[in-house]
Amino acid sequence: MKPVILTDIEGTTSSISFVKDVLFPYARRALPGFVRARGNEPEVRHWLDQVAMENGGMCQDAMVVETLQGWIDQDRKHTALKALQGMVWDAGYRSGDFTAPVYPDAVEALRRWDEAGHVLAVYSSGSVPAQRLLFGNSDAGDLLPLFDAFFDTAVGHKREADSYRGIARSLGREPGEVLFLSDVVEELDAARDAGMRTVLVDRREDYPQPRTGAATNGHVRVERFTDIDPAAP
Ligand SMILES: CSCCC(=O)C(=O)COP(=O)(O)O
Ligand SMILES: [Mg+2]
Repeated sequence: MKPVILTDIEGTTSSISFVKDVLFPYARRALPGFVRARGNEPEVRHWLDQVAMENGGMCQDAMVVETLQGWIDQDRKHTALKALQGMVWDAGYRSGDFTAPVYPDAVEALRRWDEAGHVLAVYSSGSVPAQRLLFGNSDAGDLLPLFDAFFDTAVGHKREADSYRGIARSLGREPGEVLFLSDVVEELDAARDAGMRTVLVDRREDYPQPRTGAATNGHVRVERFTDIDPAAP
């Protein structure tokens, strides 16, 4: 059976600057209005209450919004923040405020692997709805049909081996039948600990200082998807 290809998004299929300079500032700006307009909807209130509880039971939405904006500035990968960001970005994509850049080499390779019969899946800290929005509104068109499965931090955090074991189980595969692509060595370490094969995607646009030698921690390193051979041992 052909290996499953499991990919990260930020720094891997898409640029870090799109996430940091477009998506995060958009969410930061839109959050206060979003919470005022939709804060009483159960799926929004659920996450706002979770943030409030984790911060000593703060009661005003304005304080929750400030906390969330602080987390955006710190790039916290908190599940509540990621869920709310996904809902805010939905409006941005719908209104055509932005489309999502996906690196052309990633689009080319993903299309080729899909045609060759590989199962393609995504694992990102961004919520599954946010992942679907990004690939559904890419600047290369709707890439959603290429993917068979999406995973976010509901399966666990990306630096924990158990998350990757859970993903392999959900896919009905042994971890050794999954190839994980990411720009973050610690994520690759966790996937390798779980038994997955790994590739470090080390893009010059995102990482001007190449990570070579010991910095790769033994992971296969490429600068673009078109250099990845899923069949290589
Ligand atoms: C999925 S869209 C926004 C990306 C995001 O919020 C994020 O935290 C990306 O993290 P990744 O795990 O893809 O590096
Ligand atoms: Mg990443």
